[in-house]
Amino acid sequence: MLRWLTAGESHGQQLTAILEGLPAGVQVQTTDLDLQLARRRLGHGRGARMSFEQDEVTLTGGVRHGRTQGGPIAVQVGNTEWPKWSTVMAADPVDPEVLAGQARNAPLTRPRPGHADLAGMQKYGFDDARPVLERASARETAARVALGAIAQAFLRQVLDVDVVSHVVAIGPVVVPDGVLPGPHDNARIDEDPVRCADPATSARMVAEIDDVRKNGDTLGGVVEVVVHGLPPGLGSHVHWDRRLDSRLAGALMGVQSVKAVEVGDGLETARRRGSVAHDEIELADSVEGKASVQRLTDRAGGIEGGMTNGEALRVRAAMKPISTVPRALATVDTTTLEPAVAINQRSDACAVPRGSVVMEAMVALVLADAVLEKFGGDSVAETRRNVQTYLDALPIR
Ligand SMILES: Cc1cc2nc3c(=O)[nH]c(=O)nc-3n(C[C@H](O)[C@H](O)[C@H](O)COP(=O)(O)O)c2cc1C
Ligand SMILES: C=C(O[C@@H]1CC(C(=O)O)=C[C@@H](OP(=O)(O)O)[C@H]1O)C(=O)O
Repeated sequence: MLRWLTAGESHGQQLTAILEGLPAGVQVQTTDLDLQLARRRLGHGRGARMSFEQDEVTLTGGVRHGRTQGGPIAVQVGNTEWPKWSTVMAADPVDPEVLAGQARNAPLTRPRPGHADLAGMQKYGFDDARPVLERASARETAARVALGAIAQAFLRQVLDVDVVSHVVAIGPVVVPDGVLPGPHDNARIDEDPVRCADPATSARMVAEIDDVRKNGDTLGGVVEVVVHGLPPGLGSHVHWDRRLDSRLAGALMGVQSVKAVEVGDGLETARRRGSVAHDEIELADSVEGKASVQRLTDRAGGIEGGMTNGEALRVRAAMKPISTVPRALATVDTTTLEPAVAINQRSDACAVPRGSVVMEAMVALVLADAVLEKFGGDSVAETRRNVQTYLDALPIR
């Protein structure tokens, strides 16, 4: 079983992440994490902070000379914003007079509709939204992406699978049906300003973002994660919490701003008749002397009965528009109890392109967990052997 945890605030000293349960021998180094974190900072519509902040990554446990050792893996992602916040976000008590002189410490009492501010203040008994927004902030996703990079290395090394993502909708602009990235397509898609695999749609998405920016507004959208090369049989039909679709949905829904998750054709499938909703099965060319089957379509997104079926895995996550809307929304000042306009600091106008990198990380972590559950192993070599034994024993490939 793979477990992961993150800690740290948006303007705190650093984010901390721990990944426990990965076998020994996974080849991974700091540059692998740097690469994924750099991808998370890109995309048309990103806020100012993304252009000047660097993610300072350090592997502080569980990895030696570029290989995991079998123990918990610890990662630090330093916030380069920290020097500006070291008093306001200090862990230890600060002289009230010093704090009073810090403009950044002024209580935030105009909660943003759509952000965690008001519900968090009520729940935790704060009269200032600062402690809520510091942890609700999607800054935390940097820690998950760092762990996702390690999970991706594991998946590549045991199964040669590659986790790819692309943006399929920004606001009302949607890619045409049938746009599907192939294995190893991330490098190409990263070149696109909105991580869209279809250039004509991408240009319209960029224009849509420019338009909302001009009008002091924000946008959401939909991303799709595609995984090629998974064997059949990850996850299980036998219990709700063993279903891979349930685990993927929980993980994606756990990303800030995600309001819906679809597996395969998802909602569209619900509108179809059964005769055109499923993926018919046919015999294919034999593989290594064994009978082999393939599906004519992949409407199910590679999951049937909560298990991978050997086709490409496809899951989508819908992100709501950013709630820090420059054309600020109506709220109530929690101190004066007067009508007010919501807090409106710098913010992303559209975080969907960089959100797609976060979704890849979540999918990779869930899949790495499912691979370990099915195949086990205390070293990569052992997991690989177990995978091969399983594949060799399958009566139909
Ligand atoms: C990658 C990413 C970047 C985000 N950037 C911002 C942002 O700059 N401003 C903002 O108000 N919300 C941003 N959000 C969304 C908020 O974090 C989120 O709406 C908030 O935590 C409340 O959670 P909820 O939307 O799931 O209800 C971002 C989300 C993601 C995934
Ligand atoms: C810092 C990140 O994203 C932040 C997520 C975020 C939010 O409310 O979720 C609000 C913004 O923070 P700030 O107000 O400090 O600019 C984003 O920049 C990041 O992704 O690394």
